[in-house]
Amino acid sequence: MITLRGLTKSFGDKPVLDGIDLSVAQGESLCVIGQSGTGKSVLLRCILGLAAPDAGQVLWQGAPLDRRRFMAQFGMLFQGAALFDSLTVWQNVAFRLRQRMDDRRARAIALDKLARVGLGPEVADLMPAELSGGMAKRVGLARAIADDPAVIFFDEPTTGLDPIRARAIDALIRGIVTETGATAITITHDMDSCRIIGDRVALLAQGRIAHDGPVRDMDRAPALAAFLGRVPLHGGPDAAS
Ligand SMILES: Nc1ncnc2c1ncn2[C@@H]1O[C@H](COP(=O)(O)OP(=O)(O)OP(=O)(O)O)[C@@H](O)[C@H]1O
Repeated sequence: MITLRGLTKSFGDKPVLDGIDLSVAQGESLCVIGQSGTGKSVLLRCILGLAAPDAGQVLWQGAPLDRRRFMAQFGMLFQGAALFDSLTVWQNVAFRLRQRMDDRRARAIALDKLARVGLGPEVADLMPAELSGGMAKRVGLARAIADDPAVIFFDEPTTGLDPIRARAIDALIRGIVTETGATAITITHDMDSCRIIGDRVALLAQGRIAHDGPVRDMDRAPALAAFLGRVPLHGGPDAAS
């Protein structure tokens, strides 16, 4: 379980996170949505320990998150996949594995994870520059799950993909999260993605969690309707129409 308590972060005099309380249960899949610039990446960086909050805490299984211990237990799919250009596909997937096992074993695990994301052994020795955007995302996903992580972060997993490839990545993520029982936190703008990947959706707006509820109820949530531009966020003449 990951719990955020009163997470607060400003840059200069600009508040970005204003007391975020949020928790994600073991095995739960949470999508965090919000308009551009609302602080989703800052929130993710605070959870990962890459940015220090001004106040508040990140708890992992009830205790303050120890970043060094946590590093070994989480996987991450970066926006744009962020593969290492000078490594082959299998070396990218096996990046962490190679630090603690020989290449023969690491490659075998990488091939297994590549198969899980729908890529055959013929891609293993390609370089990232030879991959399409969708293939690169799949390789990034294989790398995220290479170490069988307890928690997986997905940062804008469908950005830059056409709708067909985006839904394929969503389905893969949902399948992987369900079958591994991993806890998942996804940052996204894509509501269709939320419907497939998420159990729960949280909306970040003006530094706070403006909505937090099950994905199955998201079409009935006023704050989410406002996010989608169906009604103004703070009411107004059009709010009831
Ligand atoms: N290192 C930093 N220094 C100063 N301001 C920052 C820094 N990092 C983020 N910000 C500011 O914090 C705000 C939130 O940024 P963030 O990148 O978290 O938004 P976001 O919701 O992830 O946006 P997007 O959906 O476009 O990626 C922005 O106004 C940004 O300019």
